[in-house]
Amino acid sequence: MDDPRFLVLYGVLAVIAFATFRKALRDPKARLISQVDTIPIVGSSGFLSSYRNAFAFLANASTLIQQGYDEHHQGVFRVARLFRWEYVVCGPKLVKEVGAAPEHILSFRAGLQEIIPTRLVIGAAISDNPYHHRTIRTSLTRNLHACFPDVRDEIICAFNDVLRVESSEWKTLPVLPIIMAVVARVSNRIFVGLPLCRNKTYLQNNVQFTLDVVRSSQRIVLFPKFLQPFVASLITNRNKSFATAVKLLGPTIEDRLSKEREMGPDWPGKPNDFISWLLETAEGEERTAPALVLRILNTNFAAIHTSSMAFTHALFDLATHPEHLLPMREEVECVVKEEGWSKAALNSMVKVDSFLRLNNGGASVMHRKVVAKEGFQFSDGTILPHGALMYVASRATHYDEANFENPAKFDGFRFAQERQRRRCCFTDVISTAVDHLPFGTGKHACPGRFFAATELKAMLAHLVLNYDIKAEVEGVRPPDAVFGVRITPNPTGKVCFRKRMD
Ligand code: HEM
Repeated sequence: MDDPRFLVLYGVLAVIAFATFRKALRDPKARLISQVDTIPIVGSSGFLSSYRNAFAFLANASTLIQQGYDEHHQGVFRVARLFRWEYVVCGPKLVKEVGAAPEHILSFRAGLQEIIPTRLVIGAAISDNPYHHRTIRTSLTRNLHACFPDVRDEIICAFNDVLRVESSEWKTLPVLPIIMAVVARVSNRIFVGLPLCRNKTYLQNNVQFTLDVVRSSQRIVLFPKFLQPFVASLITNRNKSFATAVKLLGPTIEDRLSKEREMGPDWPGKPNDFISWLLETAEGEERTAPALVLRILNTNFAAIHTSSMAFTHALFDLATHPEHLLPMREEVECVVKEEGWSKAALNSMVKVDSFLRLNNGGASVMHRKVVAKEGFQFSDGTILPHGALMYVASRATHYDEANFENPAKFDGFRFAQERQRRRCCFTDVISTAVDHLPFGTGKHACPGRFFAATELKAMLAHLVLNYDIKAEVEGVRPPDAVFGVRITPNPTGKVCFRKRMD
């Protein structure tokens, strides 16, 4: 054993084993498809350095993806992760192809499992039968006009309760927890109605569940697939959150089910809320209180996380660029004077709309897994193998000079000005164009975006009308929190509020 030749031999064997292991981990199927080798690698491709790169990706994904976008802005490149390559898609033509691909070729559901393992952190029923997406797309969206007075009422009460700003004194408050509390409350006014939407334990449980899903997903996906169920069983609080939700929401749903059994589906006095809309579409074993509670818990996750992140980004932007406040206040005053508070009136608030645009800070969007056995071929000839995970470089697209003039300069009203210039063919906050990707584009573009836009625009309009807002330190925006492709607003960042002074 002391013979140095053995050391060399073991060294060589270790290197071969590692190389084989690496190939098996990163390219289980790609070995058969030599075309993958022609897809450019961004970042290190070296033997050990690619692993260093995979760790560094957790902190610098955005920079690496931006570098890839600059080099291949109309194509596909790949980045090394610990157990696989990931493929990043750039440019309008290819992004459109991702958005248009059917589920049996590029799977949204399988792609989602790679970033949020829904089966483990929420429940298999949700990923196997996502019928509630239809309820969100149709009933929730159709009822936005009718439900707007409730949304508005809840926004007023919720901000009064969480801000507790009554005087001309500035009050410095942490933004993200406040906004999560408001979004949870306003969303639940439509999901489950009064009085539950104001129950502190119920709301706290939904917020905690949301945070838990995001945090535990981030950790679980770092492990190989076979270990993920075990890791999930150690770190998620799913069962506790579910039990609390069943305790608090279960009786309301039982009551609805029993009224429906007694008086039929259109019983007099039936509330116009998400529970009723779900009951119109739920079938078989989904028509039980626990199954419906899980749907609503999951819808809370979909709504609270994304909307709170987007609005917190917007509030940090507003506090850092307070010159946007007065023009928005004037706009809201003018619109409300002419049209009152309504969903339609929000359409006339173009500055408010513009200010909320592009507030999806993530580096990537539209995660898809190739599920077609033969792989997926783009029109430029690039072939991704079966099992490959791909996504679109959203942040780089939003900062592309070809799409937006002077993109690095913060201009909250750039889209309002464009709207005025073009008069027609303008896009607004809910647009799902290939160069405007906060909600994705194509077949799986977010079905909750109409609700989200209504809620967030009404919230921003309310704040600028009633409060003065400034940064804790003038001109300083709390730094974003970065974890891989996720870029979320600073969780402890603060902003100062006071009652409007003029
Ligand atoms: C600002 C807030 C929001 C943002 C930025 C956002 C963003 C997104 C994105 C990027 C996707 C994936 C698109 C794709 O992969 O092609 C998505 C999907 C989805 N979102 Fe949202 N979302 C928001 C609010 C909401 C709300 C409020 C709800 C529910 C009420 C919701 C429910 C969903 C659902 C169910 C899907 C899956 C769609 C499908 O399977 O086809 N989202 N969202």
